[in-house]
Amino acid sequence: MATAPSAASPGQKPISVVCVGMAGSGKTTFMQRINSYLHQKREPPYVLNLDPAVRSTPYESNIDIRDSVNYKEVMKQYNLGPNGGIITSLNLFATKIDQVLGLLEKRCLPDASAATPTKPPHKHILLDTPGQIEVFVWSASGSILLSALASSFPTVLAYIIDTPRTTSSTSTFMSNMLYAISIMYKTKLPMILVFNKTDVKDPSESIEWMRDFESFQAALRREEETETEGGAGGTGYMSSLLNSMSLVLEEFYNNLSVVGVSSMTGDGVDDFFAAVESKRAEFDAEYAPELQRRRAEREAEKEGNREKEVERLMKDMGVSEKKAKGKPREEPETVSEAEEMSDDDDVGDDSEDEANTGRGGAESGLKQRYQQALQDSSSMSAEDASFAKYLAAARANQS
Ligand SMILES: Nc1nc2c(ncn2[C@@H]2O[C@H](COP(=O)(O)OP(=O)(O)OP(=O)(O)O)[C@@H](O)[C@H]2O)c(=O)[nH]1
Repeated sequence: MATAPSAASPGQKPISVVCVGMAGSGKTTFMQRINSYLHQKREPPYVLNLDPAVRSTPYESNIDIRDSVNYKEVMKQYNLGPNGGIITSLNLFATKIDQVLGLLEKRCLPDASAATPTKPPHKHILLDTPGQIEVFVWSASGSILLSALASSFPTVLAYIIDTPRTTSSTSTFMSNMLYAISIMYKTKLPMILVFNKTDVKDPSESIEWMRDFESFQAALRREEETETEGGAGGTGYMSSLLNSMSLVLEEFYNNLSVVGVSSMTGDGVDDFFAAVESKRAEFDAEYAPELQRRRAEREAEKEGNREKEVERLMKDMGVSEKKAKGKPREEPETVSEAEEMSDDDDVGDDSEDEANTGRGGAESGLKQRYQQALQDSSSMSAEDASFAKYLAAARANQS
């Protein structure tokens, strides 16, 4: 028997639940149900609506994409159709991701300045997404929003399935599973399959198809028989493809949590939150270290590039200096040229004395001057600061 969401432990981050699913699967109704469920438990969630095209939502959002982007105006201004309008609205919203994350962290994370660890003000962050699932999942802005969210909070996907439509045939069931698999591998986030509308159709047959491929193959055979009798089942290559897929997908099914829910009656919502908690543990154990590894890799790459750039800069300076020194001395043709050349020689000698002669000396002198200039500058930018850090590290390595 599943348990209701437990009280948040001090210092624990809230978990974000992103609802995705095909148009009409019941995402918005599901959002409304889980939102009111959490309110009843006195654990009000922080709610975000990322669907710019929705007319009205049956729940109140803390952050709503429609407050910052006018979907209709975007369509008109850029001469776009409905999907282009949604993508562009998401792109515009993604440009504000820093502010959104800042707000989320401020509102949802435990108070870091408190002497003793405090409970987070919200235990859940709920996100509703556009019905055009591909627009959200396969767009650059969708990826930016999801990965930014997952870098700050444990994040799980709730893939909402329209049970009455999915369980009617093996091919519809399989295409829905393939959709779910592609989203899971694209986002690399833990996923819960939510068989919605259980008040209309019991999902146990579909769940059985996932747990036992033989029952799926038996259903396939039954469909083949009805096809030969004039039914709508699959035959030929389609049938053998579905057969093979059921074997291949076993591994994928094993990684999923599956729950049946009725957003209308509220049945199964307890099970859903129990699954969310188990996915939180999975996120912490598997996804968070992977994210950390990817972030460290990116940082190391950036650091490598920065060092290479500075090295190149130093080399260029050294080379140009060498070139200038190695240039064959030309004979003056006029008196004024001779005067100029002797002046140049004087300057060169002075600067060489100053820099303590030799290429290494010139380089360290240059670094010292950079450093001095950076120290003198009262308003040092982040880039300056990182260059100063580089110089300090370079000096430490030299000594
Ligand atoms: N019987 C029943 N109907 C449901 C349930 N959940 C949603 N519906 C109905 O399914 C239809 C679609 O629900 P929505 O919540 O608008 O679906 P959506 O996925 O948000 O739709 P888009 O915004 O178009 O993507 C509505 O008529 C809902 O009343 C459920 O659990 N049981």
